[in-house]
Amino acid sequence: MPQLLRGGRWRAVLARACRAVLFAGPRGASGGPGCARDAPSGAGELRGELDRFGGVSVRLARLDAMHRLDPVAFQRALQAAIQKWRSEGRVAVWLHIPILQSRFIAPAASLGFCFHHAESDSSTLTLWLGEGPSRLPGYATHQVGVAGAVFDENTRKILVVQDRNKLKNMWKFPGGLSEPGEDIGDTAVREVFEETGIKSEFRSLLSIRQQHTHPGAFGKSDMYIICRLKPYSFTINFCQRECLRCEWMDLSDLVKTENTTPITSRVARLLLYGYREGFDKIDLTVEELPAVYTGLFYKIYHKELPDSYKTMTGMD
Ligand SMILES: NC(=O)C1=CN([C@@H]2O[C@H](COP(=O)(O)OP(=O)(O)OC[C@H]3O[C@@H](n4cnc5c(N)ncnc54)[C@H](O)[C@@H]3O)[C@@H](O)[C@H]2O)C=CC1
Ligand SMILES: [Mg+2]
Repeated sequence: MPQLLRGGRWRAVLARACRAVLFAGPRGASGGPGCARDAPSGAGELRGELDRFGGVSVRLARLDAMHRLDPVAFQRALQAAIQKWRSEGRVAVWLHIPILQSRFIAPAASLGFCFHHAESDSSTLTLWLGEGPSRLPGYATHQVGVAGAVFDENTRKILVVQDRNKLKNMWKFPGGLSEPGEDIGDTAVREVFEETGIKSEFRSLLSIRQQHTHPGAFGKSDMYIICRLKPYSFTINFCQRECLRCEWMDLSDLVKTENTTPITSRVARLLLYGYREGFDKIDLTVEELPAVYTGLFYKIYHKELPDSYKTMTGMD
């Protein structure tokens, strides 16, 4: 096991916001507040940060000289660390491995670690140390697709496309997958523009479909959200790569046609109802509210709530 950090240097490293380090230090060394306070027992030891649930997080990207460590030495250090964490009553270990250090995945797996998730440049593995079955939360369960039902109230026309690369050519609303950190309405507006060339603005959320083991969701579930959008450009310039056809169709024709998907047909009927009886009957509108975490905000979607109810203090 390489001697990576010595004497005062390792104390300085620990002081640096309790970063995880692979180190060999004097017996009795401990991390600062928030660190796993473990006394080293061997030549080298893996250190991690303690989380508020009593788990330990080890980030290999923050450790010095990992490129010099071979998988056998890593496995030995990890095994010793697990023993220590168990004796200290830690409930879980989170191991973050950069993609270029993937040679450490197999040794970790041989000690019981499983994949929790992977991003483009790293993977995260976990090991449950607590009593009984693991209580660690899983990772993403759904992908989110968003479509725009772009309805022009003046002409009663609705924007529809037929996908290329589909076995059946059926009319549907333009849409696609949401990007990380993107608001639902922004996805709808972006996808409509990319696929059809039509500019529009978000009005409301109309429906949510949840489908499990969706064929296009890599074994995950699919959440498909349809928004009502208002167009402010009308000349179609559709994406030839994704769409076969694109047109403004009479809403009543879309309601009647058999050449469409059940969800498109249902939402066309919902739109017709809203157009005739008032969109407030079908719209879930959006509002931004402050999160309990300082400085953060979120979007909430629900039926319109009268202002008097937004400000009322009791049941008066
Ligand atoms: N019932 C309906 O009316 C339909 C609903 N949806 C929903 O729409 C959402 C997804 O929308 P999309 O238009 O499919 O996404 P999207 O608009 O983000 O486009 C997906 C793009 O990725 C490409 N692609 C997909 N898989 C690929 C692969 N394995 N290799 C190479 N290229 C690949 C496609 O050719 C397409 O260009 C989902 O939520 C889905 O449930 C999709 C189709 C019909
Ligand atoms: Mg699409």
